[in-house]
Amino acid sequence: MTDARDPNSAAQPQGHLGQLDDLREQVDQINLQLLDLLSRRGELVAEIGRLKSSEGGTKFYDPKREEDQLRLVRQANRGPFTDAAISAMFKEIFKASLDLEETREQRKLLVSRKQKSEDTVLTIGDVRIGGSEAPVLIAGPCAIESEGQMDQTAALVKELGGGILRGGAYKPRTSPYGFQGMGVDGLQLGRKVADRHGMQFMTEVMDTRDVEVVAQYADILQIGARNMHNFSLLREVGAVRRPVLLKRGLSATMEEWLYAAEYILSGGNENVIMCERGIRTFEKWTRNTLDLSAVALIKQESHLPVVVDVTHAAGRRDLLLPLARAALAVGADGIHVEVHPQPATAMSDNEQQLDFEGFRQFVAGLNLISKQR
Ligand SMILES: O=C(O)C(=O)C[C@]1(C(=O)O)C=C[C@@H](O)C=C1
Repeated sequence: MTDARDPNSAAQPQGHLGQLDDLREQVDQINLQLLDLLSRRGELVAEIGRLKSSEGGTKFYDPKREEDQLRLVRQANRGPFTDAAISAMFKEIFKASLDLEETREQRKLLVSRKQKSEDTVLTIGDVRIGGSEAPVLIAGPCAIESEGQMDQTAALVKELGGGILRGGAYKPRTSPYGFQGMGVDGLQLGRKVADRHGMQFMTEVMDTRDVEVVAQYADILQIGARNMHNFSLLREVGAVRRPVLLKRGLSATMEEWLYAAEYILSGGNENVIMCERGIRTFEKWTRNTLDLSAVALIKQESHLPVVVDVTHAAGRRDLLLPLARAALAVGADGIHVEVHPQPATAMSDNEQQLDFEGFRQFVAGLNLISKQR
């Protein structure tokens, strides 16, 4: 409140205002100097990032280096800011600098959204997967065992809205004495049955020497979890033009998984579907732990479609439906599930495949898929 009778009362705020303007002017100048310094620092950090990636590194975060720098600035700190306040400001600077280094690196990756912002939508025969397309259902037995088994399964999967029939002809088994798959005979069977029912056929390829023959019979080549780090195989499927479903490795980080996909894209094959299938954790009540955050995060980081293999994620039938629902809720572009006419007598994975009744209930519970397709 000003008092008109007091000669100072009107002048005083004006004097303060003048002082305030002056101080703010100085602060503005310092802001510009700080900005200039921050920009120069950013350029140096970007150079550090370039050096690190030219040496083949992908890890830019260096906590020890950050701690060393914090120690130096705390020692030099004369106030008025507390050491804690100064540390917090510098930590923000490190964080932004790290983003700068990582963004630069990721911008180079073909799998990255920073490279291609719109969703990749794959067209495989009459099936479309990714983007705003309805979620797809990929289903079939673990291993191809006979024409009858494949035919009955295909008929049911198709009836319930699934467009992709899966079935293994080459099986990666823990024991070398376990059933290893029917090989080329299995591939021929899978192709024949898929054609009979107007479906796409997906099967696993485990060996670089088999890529050509598998690509001859299958519409989608699957790279299994155990082979996600098989870089020769990734390069080989990068050289064919068939879509590839790339499962996440048992203990692979999301970054490693994306780099595995990058191997395929960099070979010229852009048709990659990422498949989360659970990762190995300390938990014993499920076979693996389904990492739903990976589904959401990979879709954020990458333009590629992501599907979820609920069968291997849980390793138990009672969890298939809730996990599949959760996967769709976080944005999965499809569900992969194993179904067999007589799971109890299946040549592999008999603990976790659904029987026909179970599969009907599963699809009915999912609802979404048959409704939206
Ligand atoms: O010196 C490095 O190695 C950097 O990457 C730069 C920098 C920084 O901003 O100072 C950035 C991130 C790291 O965690 C550590 C330090």
